[in-house]
Amino acid sequence: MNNLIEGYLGETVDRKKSRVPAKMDYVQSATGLILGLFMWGHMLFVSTILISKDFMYRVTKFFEADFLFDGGKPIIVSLIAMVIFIIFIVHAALGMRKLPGNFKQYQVMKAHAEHMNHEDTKLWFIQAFTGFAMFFLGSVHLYIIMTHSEAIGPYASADRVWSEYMWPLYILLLLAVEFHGTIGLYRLCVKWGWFDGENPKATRVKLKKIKKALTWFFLILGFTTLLAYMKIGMEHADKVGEKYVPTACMEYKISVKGVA
Ligand code: HEM
Ligand code: HEM
Repeated sequence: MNNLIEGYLGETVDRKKSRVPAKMDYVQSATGLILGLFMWGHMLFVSTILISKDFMYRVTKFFEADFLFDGGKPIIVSLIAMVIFIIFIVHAALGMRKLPGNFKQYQVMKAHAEHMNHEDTKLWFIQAFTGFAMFFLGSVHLYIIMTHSEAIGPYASADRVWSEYMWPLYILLLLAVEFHGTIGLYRLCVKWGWFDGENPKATRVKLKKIKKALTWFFLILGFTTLLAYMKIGMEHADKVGEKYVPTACMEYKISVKGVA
């Protein structure tokens, strides 16, 4: 009965309002934090290709737990991707509440932002736009990785990027996720007052500088990494599907079996 009354009047008979919106905000922040931190690790893992193909291969096998199972089990990566996908969907579903639902709402928000002329309000617009873009871009990537986790490696990833035309999607996804993630983490610090200290205003200025530095760092790292995969993919275009053989195994094959 209370639900019915609150549904129509916006408050219960004892004039209390639901706590669900506050809980939703909390879950949105928590899922945003997990995704934001996950992405830092993700970008570092993917960029190991810049060190060498062998190193990227070793890291991939590590995530497949080859220290426990001979040759590794890609299903482990599928499961991790599935968990991340679920967190992504929960976060996106909660994020939808904040997006303007019709032109009137958009107009009001835009007028408000222009009138305030406050940088953080403008940042919010970037977050809403990049979040919307990721509905499509992020879902495509996560689904492919989840269902093709055996095809991660120096050649398999490069073939996907170049010969399977993922590079245009990665350019857009990289821009969206880097802006969205760093702005999101900055907003989290401000919203929950994590590093406020004695002087929250001065902290905010510092946080903004850190945000800017992190955005540049991950964008440069991300685009350099993408170029590396594109180059390997181009050179490997006539051998799509061939699996990478790490140098140590190749040397063993040549010396013992006399084959390359
Ligand atoms: C379809 C995908 C996504 C949508 C629609 C979306 C939407 C949103 C929206 C609208 C906000 C603002 C919430 C607010 O102002 O209170 C937000 C916050 C945030 N997002 Fe996303 N997001 C998505 C994916 C991601 C991804 C992949 C990451 C990881 C980098 C991420 C990290 C964050 C963080 C850290 C916050 C701050 C949380 C907060 O303010 O409570 N989001 N997201
Ligand atoms: C467990 C989940 C994930 C796994 C295992 C994973 C794995 C990978 C791998 C192996 C690549 C290299 C290219 C390829 O093989 O196609 C890649 C690239 C990329 N991923 Fe993910 N990914 C995951 C989640 C995400 C999420 C949630 C996002 C953002 C919403 C994301 C954004 C990107 C971007 C932008 C690139 C291009 C990277 C660059 O150019 O530096 N990934 N990912």
